[in-house]
Amino acid sequence: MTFDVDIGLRQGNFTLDAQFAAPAGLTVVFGRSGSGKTTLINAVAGLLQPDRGRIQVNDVLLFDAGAKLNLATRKRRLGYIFQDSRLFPHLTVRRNLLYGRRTLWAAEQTVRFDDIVEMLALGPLLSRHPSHLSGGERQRVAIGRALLASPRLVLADEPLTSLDMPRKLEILPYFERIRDELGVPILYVTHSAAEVARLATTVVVLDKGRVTQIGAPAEVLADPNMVPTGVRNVGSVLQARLVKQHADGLSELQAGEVALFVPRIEKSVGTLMRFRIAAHDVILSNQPPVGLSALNVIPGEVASIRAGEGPGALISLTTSAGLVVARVTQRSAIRLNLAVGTRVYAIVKSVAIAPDDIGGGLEI
Ligand SMILES: Nc1ncnc2c1ncn2[C@@H]1O[C@H](COP(=O)(O)OP(=O)(O)OP(=O)(O)O)[C@@H](O)[C@H]1O
Repeated sequence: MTFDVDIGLRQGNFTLDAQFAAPAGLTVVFGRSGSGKTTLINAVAGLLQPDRGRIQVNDVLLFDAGAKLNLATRKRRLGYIFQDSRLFPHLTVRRNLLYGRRTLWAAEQTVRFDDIVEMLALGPLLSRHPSHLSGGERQRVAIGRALLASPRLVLADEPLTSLDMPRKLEILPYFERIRDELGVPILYVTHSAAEVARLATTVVVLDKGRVTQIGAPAEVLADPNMVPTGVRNVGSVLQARLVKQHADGLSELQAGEVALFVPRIEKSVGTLMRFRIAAHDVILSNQPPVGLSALNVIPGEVASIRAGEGPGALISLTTSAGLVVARVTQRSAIRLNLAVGTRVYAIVKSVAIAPDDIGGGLEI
């Protein structure tokens, strides 16, 4: 396993007692505010010392209470990306980027300056000062600085939270590239289901200082018992290939045997995509719909029905596109005569699939 974490840490009235193992890739720590995400990431960074346990990343032991081992933060070779970019205001972008490298021996520099500048499109910014950058550009520089430290591990603590939606959309693809191209393990803290769906290889759900679930994003986000941020964030994560760009501004995706139409995605035909459909954006019909404006109809079979505490119910469907989850009222479920095995049609408006829900690459 890439991550092997089993630690206990008391902080005032709060106790973190977290245990998880995760494979290579981008591991998201997903939890509500106050669940202990920052405490966990700070313990991995060596900024907080656990009372018990051990932390291992790949073959490097960072902390082992039993062996009295606690590697100093600067020796952990971390790239830390914070919510705010924390650039040095008096240094140019170039010097901010080079800052992370200053303590490295040449042999330790596994990442090339020019490659990172190219990957994050930083070339035109190099001679500017942070005060002359947009929030998104500043965060891109902060990501570059973290990567240029040739880290063994990247830690990202809600790196998109302080950005508005256009800026988030600008940064998300860079995290996908880092995940897919650099091969550095990433521990990424968020409370956003959209970021989980787009970025996670593995999701670790944290609730009140404890790990309640570990799984793939499709599995975690489809289950109301696993999603810590509430039923509104329950949904499905599907995989599809971009097959056609249409002249009217829609992109056509092929998911299993289903053709789906979404607002234009600026990627080349053939690209493998991952996208999320929120359960409350799905309508169910027990007949093939006619005379509807919605473009996306996914035929399937009811796999499970879970009634909520209120009037709602979550209906999971197996479809050729994957597991699709719909949130409907219990009244509708009764009116449609839904039971396990019933054939139904899931209907999704194209515009319900928001741009931040659509990501590139990665098997789910
Ligand atoms: N220095 C401290 N002393 C006492 N309690 C603390 C300290 N720092 C954090 N806490 C408490 O520990 C708990 C977990 O905090 P933490 O910042 O890890 O949560 P989080 O999941 O990152 O939240 P958020 O998403 O709001 O940043 C909270 O209840 C917080 O009040």
